[in-house]
Amino acid sequence: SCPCRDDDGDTWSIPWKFESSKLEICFLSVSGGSQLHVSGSMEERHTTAVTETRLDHSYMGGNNYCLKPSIWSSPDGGQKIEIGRQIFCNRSLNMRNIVAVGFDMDYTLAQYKPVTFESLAYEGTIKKLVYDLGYPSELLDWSFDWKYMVRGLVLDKKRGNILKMDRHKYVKIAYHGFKELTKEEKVGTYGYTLVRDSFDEPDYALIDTLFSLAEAYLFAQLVDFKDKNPGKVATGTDYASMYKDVRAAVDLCHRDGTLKQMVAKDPSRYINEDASIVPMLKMLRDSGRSTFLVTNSLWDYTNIVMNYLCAPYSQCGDKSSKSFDWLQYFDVVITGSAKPGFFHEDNRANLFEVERETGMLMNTDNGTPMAQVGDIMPRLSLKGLSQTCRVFQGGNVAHLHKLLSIESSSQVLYVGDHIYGDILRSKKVLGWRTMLVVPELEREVDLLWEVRDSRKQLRLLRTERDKMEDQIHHLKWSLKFDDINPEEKQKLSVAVEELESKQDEVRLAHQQAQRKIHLKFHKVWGQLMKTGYQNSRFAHQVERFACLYTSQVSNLSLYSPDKYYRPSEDFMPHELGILPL
Ligand SMILES: Nc1nc2c(ncn2[C@@H]2O[C@H](COP(=O)(O)O)[C@@H](O)[C@H]2O)c(=O)[nH]1
Ligand SMILES: [Mg+2]
Repeated sequence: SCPCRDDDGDTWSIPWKFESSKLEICFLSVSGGSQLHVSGSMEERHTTAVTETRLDHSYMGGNNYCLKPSIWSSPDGGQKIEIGRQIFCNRSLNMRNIVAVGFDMDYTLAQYKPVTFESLAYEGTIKKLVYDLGYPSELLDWSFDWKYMVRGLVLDKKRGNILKMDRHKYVKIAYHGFKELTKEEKVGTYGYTLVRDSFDEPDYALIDTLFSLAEAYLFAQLVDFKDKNPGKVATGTDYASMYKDVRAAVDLCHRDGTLKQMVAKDPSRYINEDASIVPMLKMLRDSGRSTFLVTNSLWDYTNIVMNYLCAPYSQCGDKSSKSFDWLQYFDVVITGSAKPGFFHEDNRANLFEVERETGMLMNTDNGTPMAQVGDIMPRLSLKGLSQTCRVFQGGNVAHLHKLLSIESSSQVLYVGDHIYGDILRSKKVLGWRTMLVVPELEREVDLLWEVRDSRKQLRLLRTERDKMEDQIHHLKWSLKFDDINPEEKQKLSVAVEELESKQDEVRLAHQQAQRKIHLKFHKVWGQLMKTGYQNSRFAHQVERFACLYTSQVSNLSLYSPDKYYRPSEDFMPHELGILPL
């Protein structure tokens, strides 16, 4: 079945499942798992990477391997934090109550560069569509605009539409492929229904991770292609089946090495460096917190990515590609976790211990090493492992709680990028505290700052427009029902006409100002967190499920590990006119 989840997270199945018998996967099978083979030393892979970093940290120190970013605990730390790197709070969270801080890896600790990584996914998907699924070869000439799609959009699989909704699930922007729906088409399709559509799986797909941007773009391209070239698409292929093919092809790219082999060969091409990750982990650990990693990636890939992120900042010197030094920053690492299923305590998934060198999986008795039949001692003895981080695959949250000796789930803070896979279930079902990483936020707040005067202007125009509307209604009412003489009637009619023409001017000015602001953020979809005056559906989910949210995981390094995060005051509409903001 398809990923199935509703807005409240009540119906679910494991993400990335897909229905297709057409695509098969071919693994290099070693020790029961797929292994990545990488050539080149870590040293080679790191020498050029620093220049490509997108971070604006002020580095202290000399060479690439000894970068010391300014974090909260450094002598010059604890300074004012620029808005794009602040941590925002929806629900108060006192870090003193947190005993373990967990991290997701992909798009959380490892920020992929969309221009290279998403293009890789896009190109790999196209090849599978053409060579494996029989799509026309002209798709190979298509190109990808990685800035076009944004998170929070919803794909209407049957109709071939891409939608942006507000927090009440009203469709505010709708495109068919790349063609904008007129207001009438939009209202006709999504406005008048007897039963409100839930806009969830299976008829809709949510673009809720940065991994999905390429598939959303490709879907729009295919919709356009089918409309313009009906003869070139196999008979019986409708929009929904094209979506299914794209999903299956993307899914395979993640599983068959199309993406991971390339990233493994040259991580610096695909992943941003972040010199603050190691100091942040160290600071959390020095403060007495346990740290853990729970990722859906498997061990071989996790080790490559984490080595890339941590090795240059660990110790100056040895940088072997098989180094496991980064494990010193974690108490437990769980790979292949199959989130969000991992968060269901009733999920009976086995917990395997991973032998680091070979990637071999070993049975455990709920985390306790087990001797194989014929052996006296377990292959990995508890004694030898007690000092270091243990690596597992699978299992569920109950195993993790046991391994970390967690007494209450509210003592855990988990940082992730996927509102469904990482945040919603862990928060809603378990009661873990959550922090969502939203890299788009950095640009969004910068632009908000830029347009702050225009927004004030917009609000004034809106108030003026509404006032005029009320006046017109009142005058019209008087004209219709009040007992007035013809002379007064004439006067009122003139006043109405004047007001209506002024109202048109204000309405136009308001529309233009709104459009200008919208375009500043994104030429098609506008501001990520808003649709007009309302919060977007994405913003609504962030507000409901993420206790904290921020642009980068390492922003945690800019705050005290004992910080008491407090939310800003809530305002209801009735308070806004009374309380000065
Ligand atoms: N099989 C699929 N795997 C996918 C897809 N999209 C992403 N992914 C993989 O999931 C993990 C995410 O790891 P995490 O650290 O964020 O938990 C990573 O390995 C991705 O490659 C998909 O559509 N299908
Ligand atoms: Mg992730």
